[in-house]
Amino acid sequence: MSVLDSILEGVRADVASREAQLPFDELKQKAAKAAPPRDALAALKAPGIGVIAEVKRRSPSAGDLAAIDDPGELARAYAEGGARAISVLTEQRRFGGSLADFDAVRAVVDVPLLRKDFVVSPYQVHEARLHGADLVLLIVAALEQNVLVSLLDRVESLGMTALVEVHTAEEADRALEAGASVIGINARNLHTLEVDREVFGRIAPGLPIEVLKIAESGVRGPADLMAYAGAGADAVLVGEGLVTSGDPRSAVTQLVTAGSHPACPRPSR
Ligand SMILES: O=C(O)c1ccccc1NCC(=O)[C@H](O)[C@H](O)COP(=O)(O)O
Repeated sequence: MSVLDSILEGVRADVASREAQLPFDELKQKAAKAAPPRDALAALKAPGIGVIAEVKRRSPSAGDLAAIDDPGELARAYAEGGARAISVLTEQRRFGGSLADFDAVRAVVDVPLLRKDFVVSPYQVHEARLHGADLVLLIVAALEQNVLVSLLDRVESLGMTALVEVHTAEEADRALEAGASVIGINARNLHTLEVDREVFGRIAPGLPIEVLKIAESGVRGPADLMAYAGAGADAVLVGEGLVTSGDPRSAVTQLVTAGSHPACPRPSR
């Protein structure tokens, strides 16, 4: 079984057990009363290369990354360092995340928040909204086309923004066909878990100019951000490089400074 398939198996089991606690209809009613989502698209389109900073405890590729005692405090450091948005991993089994982490972050920052999970069911989309998400990740490789289309529609119908993640040009075509306006190109191969930063430069030129392009994975410092910017990224999504830095506030600040430096290639929008 591939890493992705084994992650998805656990996610489906966990969603089923949460749904047994809070039925879908009740969840939808509760989520409809949540405060409206922030305009994540506008935040990501601000001048310069945006930084989406991730709360990431562990990963299949690297194992334990950081003991994050207070995800809210980490998120505050990210926001104060200038992150445009914050990504919170909520998958528990392989990434050690949770909706409790998401709540802790939502309680202290006002920037748009991405629910970073393996979303396969409408239940998770309404759950994201209930917990105050503004963006929801949809991974093309994890979804049949009809499911991708219907989840994307659902995310948008709830006023949130879908970050549609791709790993290949074929997946990028599927994302476009589904109507994605924000596409994340993930440099981490889901089969080998290896990071190949060149993937972004192979896929991004094939995307329409108006699509917002996010480079995901492999940013370890300003040089990587600049390289992604040169290949056409509007923003970068960074986890490991921040949580293992020892000083996340300063690490984010360095990336944000690089992304707004006159020498940094500008987004082509
Ligand atoms: O990080 C992993 O090992 C991983 C394995 C399998 C599926 C997804 C995985 N990561 C999710 C992500 O997309 C990254 O957390 C995100 O792009 C940040 O990457 P990085 O800055 O390299 O931590």
